[in-house]
Amino acid sequence: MKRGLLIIISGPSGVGKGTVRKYFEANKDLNLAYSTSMTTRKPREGEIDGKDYFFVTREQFIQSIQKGELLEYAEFVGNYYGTPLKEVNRLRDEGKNVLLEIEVQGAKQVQEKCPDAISIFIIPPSMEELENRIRGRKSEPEEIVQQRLAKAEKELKLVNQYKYIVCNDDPKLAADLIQTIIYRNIEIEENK
Ligand SMILES: Nc1nc2c(ncn2[C@@H]2O[C@H](COP(=O)(O)OP(=O)(O)O)[C@@H](O)[C@H]2O)c(=O)[nH]1
Ligand SMILES: Nc1ncnc2c1ncn2[C@@H]1O[C@H](COP(=O)(O)OP(=O)(O)O)[C@@H](O)[C@H]1O
Repeated sequence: MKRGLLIIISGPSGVGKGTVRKYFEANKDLNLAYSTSMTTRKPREGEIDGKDYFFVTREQFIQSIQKGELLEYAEFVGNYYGTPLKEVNRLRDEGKNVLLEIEVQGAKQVQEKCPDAISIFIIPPSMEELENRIRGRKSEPEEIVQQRLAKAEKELKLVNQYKYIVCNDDPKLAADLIQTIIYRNIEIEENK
């Protein structure tokens, strides 16, 4: 069996990564598996441990780093986020195309370790719209919103690090574009 693809989806906080993913992740033809990350961030209302994230303490996270259990990790606005390596390998070995939804520093580490990874960056139609979306979600206090917006300005300068850039104006259109990118890469891999 062919090993599954590794697909990185990045983009600033609030751009709509999770929203867009919901439109395509159930598409069986894409044979996707979402990699659940580990984080020290506190759960938001409705988030489920083990599904949205593995919520851990700083000590537990640092232990995972030291034991070499993470494919990549980064600190983002005061919290650690990282990708458990074992699960990614297990899923890819099963032939699943594994989806990582990670920020730019982590994406860079994955690109260095796995040059075949397919990298997609989602951009907002404008900074005003990004601000509206982060605020509209009402998931963070004002101070954190400000920090995430400042971070977004820096992250948006790194679009050249990615192979594909998708604007999330209409979420269904953005999802269709991402599906097309994945389909084409599956086809390329099959013909290798
Ligand atoms: N490097 C890295 N970044 C991650 C990981 N999981 C999530 N992130 C990113 O961390 C940032 C903050 O995530 P979160 O607090 O859930 O906010 P949200 O993405 O705006 O909903 C986002 O850019 C995520 O894509 C991970 O495992 N590694
Ligand atoms: N294309 C879009 N147009 C308008 N609002 C959107 C769009 N995509 C996402 N949103 C909204 O923006 C907010 C942030 O989206 P979310 O998926 O949580 O972003 P991310 O996962 O990138 O942090 C949510 O309230 C979501 O409903």
